[in-house]
Amino acid sequence: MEAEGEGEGEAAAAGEGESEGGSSALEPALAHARSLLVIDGLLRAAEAQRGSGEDAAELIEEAAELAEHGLEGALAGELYERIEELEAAADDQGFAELHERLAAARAEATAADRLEAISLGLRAAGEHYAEAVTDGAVSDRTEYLEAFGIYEAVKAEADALAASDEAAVAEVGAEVRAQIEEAGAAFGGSAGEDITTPEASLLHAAAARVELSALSCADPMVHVIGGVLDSHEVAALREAIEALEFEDGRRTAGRYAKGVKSNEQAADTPAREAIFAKVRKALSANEVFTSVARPRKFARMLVSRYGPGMAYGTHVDDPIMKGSRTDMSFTLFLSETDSYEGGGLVMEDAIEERVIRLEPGDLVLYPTSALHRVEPVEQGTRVAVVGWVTSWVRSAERREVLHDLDVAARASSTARASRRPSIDCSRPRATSTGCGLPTEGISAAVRCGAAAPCFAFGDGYGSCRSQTIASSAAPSIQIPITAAAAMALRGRARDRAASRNSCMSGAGISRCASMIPSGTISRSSN
Ligand SMILES: O=C(O)CCC(=O)C(=O)O
Ligand SMILES: [Fe+2]
Repeated sequence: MEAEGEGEGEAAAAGEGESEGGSSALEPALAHARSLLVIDGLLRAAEAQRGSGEDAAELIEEAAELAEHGLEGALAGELYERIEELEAAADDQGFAELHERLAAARAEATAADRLEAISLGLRAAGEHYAEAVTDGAVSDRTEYLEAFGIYEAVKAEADALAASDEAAVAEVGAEVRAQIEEAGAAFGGSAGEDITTPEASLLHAAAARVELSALSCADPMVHVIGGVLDSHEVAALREAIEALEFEDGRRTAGRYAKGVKSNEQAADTPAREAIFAKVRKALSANEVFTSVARPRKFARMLVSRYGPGMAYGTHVDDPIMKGSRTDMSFTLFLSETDSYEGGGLVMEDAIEERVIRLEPGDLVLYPTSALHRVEPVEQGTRVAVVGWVTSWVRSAERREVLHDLDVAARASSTARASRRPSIDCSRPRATSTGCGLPTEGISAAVRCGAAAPCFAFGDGYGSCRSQTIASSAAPSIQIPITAAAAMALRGRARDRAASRNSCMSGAGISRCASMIPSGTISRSSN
């Protein structure tokens, strides 16, 4: 990072404890949403089996087990019992009631999770299908019914999204429904007669298309980072802030933002600068923050305070502040969440709003171009440090991929650590990539672990298959990322970029348009 007089080193590192980017465990909310779909699918399969006069006990038992182990909260027990009862019941009424219950539970998830769960459901259907069909014909009827049942559940869920009251959700739902319909050629009747195209790939292709729809315009990449400051640091900052002088926040707001901004900000004093220095230091030492933001410098920071009735309406932050480009914005929450009401930071995107209200010491980091607002504070006082980062890496997509690589590399380097020489890299060192990339973008991304080997990532990593850290003090080390992993991540970045572009120019334009609530946007210069 550029010198800020704070002694921040160059150390930056992988995001410990973060699961995004990895393919392993799903977020609990998403795993729950997927289980709801698969349970519904298994029940539909059981229903079809029973409908043809066969015993469906095995499929019902499978659904009950998934309810017990794959769902969160009280729903797990409730559904387990209700599904077990189905086994004994002779009529089909219980199935209909359960479909309804499952649909209601699914509707509680966010639209983004519902779309992602549909994609995962299609993948699960594809896997069953591959087991079920050999040489173009059904060879395992139970597997076939499972694929068919999950496919039907996924269709019902897409129908539900398409019928949403929210126009943007309904639009994506209809698009997804059409994509799912195309995979219908994989199915015939319940015994698999009349299949037009016996290909599991139809289901996987639909899954991929749904995933892309879910990504379109719908993901300002928001990172929540817990525990940036511990409770003692928070207490010290709060005390220091109490002694500051505050003035009308509109003072620093640009022409348009003045109209929607209502808060107070600490006046520029040495005491405020001392607070910023502490925040800079903590953020520069935070591995997740540096991996996500690749900070080159802090363009601006503010201490903001919202009392009752104060708010900040929908806006995007200024792309340039004090002469520096702003790539990422952050809010470091400092007030106890039960000490004020309202005051959530709301991130807006095409299909939903996320309200972010964090514990003191936690931070949210988001692209400066994202639409956001601060809800009115109804009671109490909300105090936060907000700031803007100029990143070494200008492109949000590339930053995201680099962070993914950090996460992947961390996992892989931990696994390989025992097979590699351990190197003392406790001091920042000169780096180069050995593949013609500028060192500037790299130096901020050097990571040194105690047991793990050093490695570096560059903004232009796409042009080389592996990278090398060369330094006079240590031997060269290959970056522990396989070409295949890098290709996959690159593909993901391309998909993201492509879906954004098509969204801006093509079919999804109305969805993009719906991102922009008419008449309420302002450009803020803070
Ligand atoms: O206080 C926050 O969480 C964000 C404030 C904000 O949007 C701004 O100052 O531009
Ligand atoms: Fe803002």
